This record gives sequence, C-alpha cells and structure tokens, in this order.
Amino acid sequence: MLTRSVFVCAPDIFHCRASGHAIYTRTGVGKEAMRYASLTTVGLCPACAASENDVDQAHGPHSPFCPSFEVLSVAASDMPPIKEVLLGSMGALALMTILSVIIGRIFQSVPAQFQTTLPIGEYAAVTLLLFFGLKSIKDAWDLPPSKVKADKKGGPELDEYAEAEELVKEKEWGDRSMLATIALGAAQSPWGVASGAILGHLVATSIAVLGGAILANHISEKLVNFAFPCGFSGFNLQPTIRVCSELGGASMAIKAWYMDESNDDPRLPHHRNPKEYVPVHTLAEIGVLHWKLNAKDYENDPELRKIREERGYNYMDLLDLCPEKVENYEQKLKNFYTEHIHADEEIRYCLEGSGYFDVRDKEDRWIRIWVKEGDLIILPAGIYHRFTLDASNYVKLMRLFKGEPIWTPYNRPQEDHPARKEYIRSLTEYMGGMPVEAH
Ligand SMILES: CSCCC(=O)C(=O)O
Ligand SMILES: [Fe+2]
Ligand code: NI
Repeated sequence: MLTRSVFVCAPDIFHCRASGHAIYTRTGVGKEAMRYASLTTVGLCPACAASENDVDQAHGPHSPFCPSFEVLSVAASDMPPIKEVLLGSMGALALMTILSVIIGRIFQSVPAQFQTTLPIGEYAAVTLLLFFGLKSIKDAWDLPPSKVKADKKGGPELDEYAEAEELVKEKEWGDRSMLATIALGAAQSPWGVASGAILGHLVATSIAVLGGAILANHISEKLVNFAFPCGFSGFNLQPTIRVCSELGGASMAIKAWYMDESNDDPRLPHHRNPKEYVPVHTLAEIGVLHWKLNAKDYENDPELRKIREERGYNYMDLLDLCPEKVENYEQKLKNFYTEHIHADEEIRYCLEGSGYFDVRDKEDRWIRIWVKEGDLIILPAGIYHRFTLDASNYVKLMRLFKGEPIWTPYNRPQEDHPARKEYIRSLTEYMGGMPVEAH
C-alpha cells in the first residue's frame, strides 16, 4: 500500500464528517499553523476528502503545547507533498518552542527575591527533565512485546487508524519535549534551548516524515521511547550539562561557586555562565571548614558544644545584621565586603537568614560560599575574604572565638603579615592537619 506519514496528536482525534472514521491531525497554534501542517484534509478522512479545506468546525482550540509527532499511514494520493509537510510542521514546532522558552523565562524571572534565594525554575527544570526522561524509559520498559506490530500487508485502513488512536492515547512525547523545553528555558540560556530544541525537532520531524511509513508500523516504538530521553538531551547537550551541574549543586551540603567578574549588586549570586560549583573538598584544601548543625536548638545542641570544646571556642556573641540593631549598619557592611584577612580564624554560625562569604582560592579566584541557617563555617587565619548579605537582606550570625575576641581586619594587600605568610605556607604544605569530622 502506498503510504505517507501524517503527524497526529492525541487531543486532535476527531471523526470524518462523511464516513465517521477517526481522523488524526497535526496540531499547531491557530489555523495558519494547522494549515501549514498539511491539514488540507482535516474534517474528512482521506477516503472522503473530495471537498477540500472544510477544516475548522470540528476543531476546538488548540493546545499550544502539543507538538506530538506520532505518525500514521494515510493514502498518499490525498496528502500534500513531503516538503510542505516538513516545512509546515517545522514552522509550528519552532513557534511552539519559542513560546515554550518564553514561558520558561517568565516563569523564572517573576520574583527576583525567589530567584536568588530559591532557584525554583532550576529545580523545576531538573525535576521535569528527570520525570519525563524516566517516564519515557519506563513506558518503553512496560510496553509488551506483543504491541510491536507485525508487518501488515495493506489491511483495512480503519484498523490502522484504530491502532494509531490507541498508540496516540498512550504516548505524548511531543508534549513531554515541550515541557522539558519550558523547564530548560527557565533554567538555561533561552537561545541555546530554543535552537537546540528546534534542531532536535527538525531532525525528529525529518525522520518521522521520511521514515513515517516504517514508524507507522511502530516496529521500533520501544526503541523510540528509549531514544527520546537520550535524543532530547543530545540535542540540548549544553543545557543538559548545565542541568546536571545544577543537580550537583542542589545536592551539595553547602553551596559554593566560582564568581563571575561583573560589578553588579554584590547581593546577587554572581554565578559564572555556565555555573561552576565548588565541592567541599576544594574548600577544605584552602582551609575552609564547614558543619551543618541544628540552628533551631543552638542553645542545647550537643554537636555545637562538642565543636566549641574541642576547638576551644570559649567566646560567643550574636550578630543580628539589620539596620535597627546594628550601629553604623551601612559602614559595617562596607567594611565586611572589603577584602581582608585576620590574625585568627573567623568562625561564623548562621542561625537565621543567609549571606555570602567570599574567599580567594589558590589561584586568587573568588569562591562564593552561601551560608544559610545551620551552616557553621571556619575561615582560616590569613585567608583573603569578605562578606555580604544576599537578596534576603538578613542574617543572624553567631560569632565564636578562642580567648579574647579580636576582630581586627587587615585589608589587602597583606603579603607580609605573619598570618598571611603562615597561611600561604600551610597551603603549599600537606594539608594533613584538617580535622576529619568537618563536612
Ligand atoms: C558578618 S561576619 C563576616 C564579616 C567578616 O569578615 C568579619 O567580621 O571579619
Ligand atoms: Fe573577616
Ligand atoms: Ni553532621
């Protein structure tokens, strides 16, 4: 039987007004896209498509997120040329992809406050990608071998439609790819995502159109389901790498990253593009130690007591960093953000709110350490550092000290300061003295 593929989409199954046969259409945004998407025969099944372009009555509003590229065999004589099909569907897909990316951006950029303290868009991206990727694999896994259709020689068309209908109901991987696009658009560079997704669709569409007849017999449905997560990720390699790095970041005990070079507001995160997280062992290598404690019960916390006893931190005070409680608030913040060292360790335990401790690494790059409730960090004597509030604009810190507290900052440059020299020496030596319980 002569066949050519048509794109179909789950919500767009309706019935031939003449014969009552199920008809599958390619969705688009609005009539134009639909028409381009080769739907001259919509409204009538190919067999009854004597009259043309009776398109719209049967068709409700389109979902803009429905670029499914399921494939169905239809008698070729009733179909427009392949070039039109390809161009039309690509146009619709490109439009939907761009829309998705825009939606993703809006989703991300809503409240600046959330964006910096809680990267919702990025977590959502990771979650969605994981979810759809895994679901696709699971679907493939669950698909019984009997569903893999045996080659059928020109059976009645009605059967093929019915079978395709079943297939369509079962899977909506186009929708999945759109959701993933929205999510990636939220988390990543919009141009990269848009071009990656469009390229991905172009290749998938070409394969679908050209190999439509083969796919229509869904010999490789199982394969397609396995291939989807890989393929989509492949075409979005860069964003995927970023999402993986985001996953890494989300799972970190304490978040730290290399800073960009921009002079924007210090209270913004100042991530590099792409983000570069710094693992705790790298922090440990430059002598920065970290513990996660229960800040809610800091007065009775046995873990805190143990650290204080072991390290001799007999002095303690609380610093509530807000304009009402701190004298010379603005000036103090300015001083905190001026690069400096101390002759002693700087020990800070975050009880509420959050803020950024920036420290220089061995190559003199800034590492930004995001300290939140429950984070206790120790900066070694002699390390260049500074502190700023983040977008939440509030932090309550416990300050600890061995003996009488001395907070004197020595602003950079301090290459001849004994504490600096000692610190440099300790960096070049084996850092074996690190307490192992720090994490
Ligand atoms: C607000 S505590 C951190 C600021 C700092 O580096 C310091 O106090 O020396
Ligand atoms: Fe300091
Ligand atoms: Ni612990």
